[in-house]
Amino acid sequence: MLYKRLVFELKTLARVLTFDLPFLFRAFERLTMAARFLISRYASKTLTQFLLPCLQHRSHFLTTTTLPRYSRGFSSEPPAFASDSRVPATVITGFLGSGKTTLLNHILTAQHGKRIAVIENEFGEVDIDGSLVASHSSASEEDIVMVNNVCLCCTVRGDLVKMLLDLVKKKKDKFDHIVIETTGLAKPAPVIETFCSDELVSRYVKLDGVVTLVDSKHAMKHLNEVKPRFVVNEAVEQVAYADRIILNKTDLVTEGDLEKLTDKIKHINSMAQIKRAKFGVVDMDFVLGVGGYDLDRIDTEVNVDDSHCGNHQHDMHGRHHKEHHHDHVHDSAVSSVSIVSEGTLDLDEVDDWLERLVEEKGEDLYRMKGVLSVNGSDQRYVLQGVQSMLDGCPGKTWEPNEKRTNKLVFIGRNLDESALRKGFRGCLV
Ligand SMILES: Nc1nc2c(ncn2[C@@H]2O[C@H](COP(=O)(O)OP(=O)(O)OP(=O)(O)O)[C@@H](O)[C@H]2O)c(=O)[nH]1
Repeated sequence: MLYKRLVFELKTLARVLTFDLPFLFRAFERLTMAARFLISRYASKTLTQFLLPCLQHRSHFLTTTTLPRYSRGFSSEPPAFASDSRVPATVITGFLGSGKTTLLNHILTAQHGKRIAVIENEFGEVDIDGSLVASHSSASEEDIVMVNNVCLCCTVRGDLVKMLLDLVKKKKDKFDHIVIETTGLAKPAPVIETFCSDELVSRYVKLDGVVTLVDSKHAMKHLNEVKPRFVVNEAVEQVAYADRIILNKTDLVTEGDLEKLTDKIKHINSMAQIKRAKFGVVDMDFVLGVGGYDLDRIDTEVNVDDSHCGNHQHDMHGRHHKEHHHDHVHDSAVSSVSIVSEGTLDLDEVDDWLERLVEEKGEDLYRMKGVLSVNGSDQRYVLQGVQSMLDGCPGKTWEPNEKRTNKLVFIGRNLDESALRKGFRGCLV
């Protein structure tokens, strides 16, 4: 009887752990999202609020080349093109054993003239990665700041905020760049949000980019792994949020393996630049000074790559001669949708569309970048977003004979490609 009771209790516990806990966690995340949304909508400047003054003075707007700046959900309006004196921070992510510490060592020993502060996110008592970094580094110990035993991936990011603020307040003149190494199982979203939505952090530190290490030998297995309901696949999330992806450990696989893996990764994230490497050896400008969240880089960053579309059908009906349509047949829930189309957009309609999109899909919309051709303006309009946060401003002027091509890339979960295309078309003049 006692044995049976024990088995029953254990089974119940297992069920709670495998189902109820993730569900409760997810429910809590949703509540947090809802609260954040309400705050961003009613307490900070929304997209509409930013655009309204301009729309109310529509005639003025149409006759000048001045477009409005907007920022939705970002705690303070990030500098657009003016000089930005905030300390850049690079987040290194990647699955367990993919080569994050190896890359970190490479960064610390390479000649780039930057003094790096390191935030380590190691669990456990022993500072293994910390000592590895220190023993290999040519940088003086003064330049390396180790912070350990902190869970960066947990939804309460108070510790990361505290660490970043301590660093900039107490040691600001000792370094020029911060590198944060997350654990292999960390979800990148909360770390990214810390930089965008925390008022104090975003005042002093700017996210330079998310660099994701991919273990060429084992990544395919992790990316294809089907998780229980409500449980995210960290490997997929790490690829989805990346600005730069390093296909590491290429010495352990064949060219064919690498091509298949590249195809898989580009399906998830068509926006990130990818480089192959052995032992994390890449050029420093591939990982530092990326400007992944700088609006003035959006134009060069949004290079929609068609090369991975090998055997995908391109649906060319309707505006086929102008709009490039990717009809992917992959089944992964996280993917990219790219829209490349000539034509002029009504900013008013874009405002409505994006506002609706963010409200409905904010949580599933991981990253978004865009360069738009807007009615009545000589300038590009550049946009970028993370989940429900959006940031946009006028960009470079179009050349007189330049094709005004709109480019938008969305990365997210369960994206409805045809709805996105329809929404975009609805904004065309
Ligand atoms: N063959 C091969 N081994 C590599 C390469 N890069 C890293 N390694 C090895 O892979 C192992 C894991 O590398 P780490 O840099 O510690 O990986 P990590 O992502 O920091 O690991 P965790 O912190 O445990 O998640 C180490 O033994 C490295 O020497 C590579 O390109 N090729």
